[in-house]
Amino acid sequence: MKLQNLFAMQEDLDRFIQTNREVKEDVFRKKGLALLVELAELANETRCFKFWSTKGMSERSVILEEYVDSIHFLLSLGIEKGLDHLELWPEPVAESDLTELFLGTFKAVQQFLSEPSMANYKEAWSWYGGIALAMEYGYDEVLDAYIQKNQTNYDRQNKGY
Ligand SMILES: O=c1ccn([C@H]2C[C@H](O)[C@@H](COP(=O)(O)OP(=O)(O)OP(=O)(O)O)O2)c(=O)[nH]1
Repeated sequence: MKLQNLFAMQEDLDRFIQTNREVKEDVFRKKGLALLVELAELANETRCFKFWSTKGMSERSVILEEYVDSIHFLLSLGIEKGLDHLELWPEPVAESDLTELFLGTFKAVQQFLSEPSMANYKEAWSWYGGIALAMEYGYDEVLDAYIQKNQTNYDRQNKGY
């Protein structure tokens, strides 16, 4: 999937939020923590690791919204480090077990945060692609959900969230 439109939308949203909230500091590390928190929320909604429980996954739409919250922060972190020329979503990792996917994604995000290179950035995207594949989310579905949440984020700012 082409990422250029997503980067452009994210850049506009980030600029709007930072102007609106009068952000002056470097928020790379805060966005990094935000991504890890979103990833944990996503894992929690899938309940993939809850071997002690019989309750199933949350609704597909709920999980997809958590997923695109992560995509917002992943894009945003790339923009912060001037890596927004990444054109295509890198190949997803070949792993189908959600628990392994989440553990691998946490590690890849942490590696990117300690060394924000393009190679590490691509690796994080590949792990996120693996999660989408395992969840059977198509790129169009991810794109639509991203656009919808992007608009919600503007609405929230405008409402003084
Ligand atoms: O610089 C920023 C800051 C935030 N966001 C977006 C990403 C995500 O889509 C949303 C934050 O996540 P969420 O909607 O879960 O916000 P929250 O404050 O954690 O929500 P809640 O209080 O409902 O848990 O804001 C950006 O895109 N850029």
